[in-house]
Amino acid sequence: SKIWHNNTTTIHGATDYPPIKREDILESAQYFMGVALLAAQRSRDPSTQVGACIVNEEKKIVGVGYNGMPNGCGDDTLPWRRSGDSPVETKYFYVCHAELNAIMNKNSADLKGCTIYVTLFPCNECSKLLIQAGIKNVIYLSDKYHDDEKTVASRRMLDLAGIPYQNSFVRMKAVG
Ligand SMILES: O=c1[nH]c(=O)n([C@H]2C[C@H](O)[C@@H](COP(=O)(O)O)O2)cc1CO
Ligand SMILES: [Zn+2]
Repeated sequence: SKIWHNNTTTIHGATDYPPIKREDILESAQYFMGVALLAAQRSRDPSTQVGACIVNEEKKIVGVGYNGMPNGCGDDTLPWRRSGDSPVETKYFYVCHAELNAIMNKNSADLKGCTIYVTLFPCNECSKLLIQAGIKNVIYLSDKYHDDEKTVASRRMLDLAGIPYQNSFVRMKAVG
């Protein structure tokens, strides 16, 4: 091709030869979790910012999301509190989880066979969505609610559905 047309010209017009291939590129698992972490930084939740990045079997990003209030509801109108006199006055009745937003933002026809990179282990409601969407693999970062009942139920469903979940640190070492 034109890039290696002769021995002296590279794509940038430099004269290095033989061509030098960069070996220190970002590993794909770190890249996708990096996208999830960047998305999480868009969250207005004062206590826990979550990001999710859905990747198809061709390793193309097909959806990204972070936790936030529903569209048109205004980030400053609904409560961001964790506790209150009534659950109606806490964020939990309103906030859309990162996984939900990543699924709803998808730019492909479906998510069958996809992997989700998510910065926090999915809750039970999100795992239902992931299962029904056809997502086949979960890579997570934090597991800070590991012993919560919702997380126990979440693992139970993922196990039954045959969807493996792996901490991204392990994956980066094992798979790259
Ligand atoms: O799967 C999840 N995805 C997700 O986006 N979240 C969001 C909902 C809340 O905005 C926040 C959790 O808040 P907190 O850690 O203060 O309880 O994280 C929480 C979970 C699981 O807990
Ligand atoms: Zn959730």
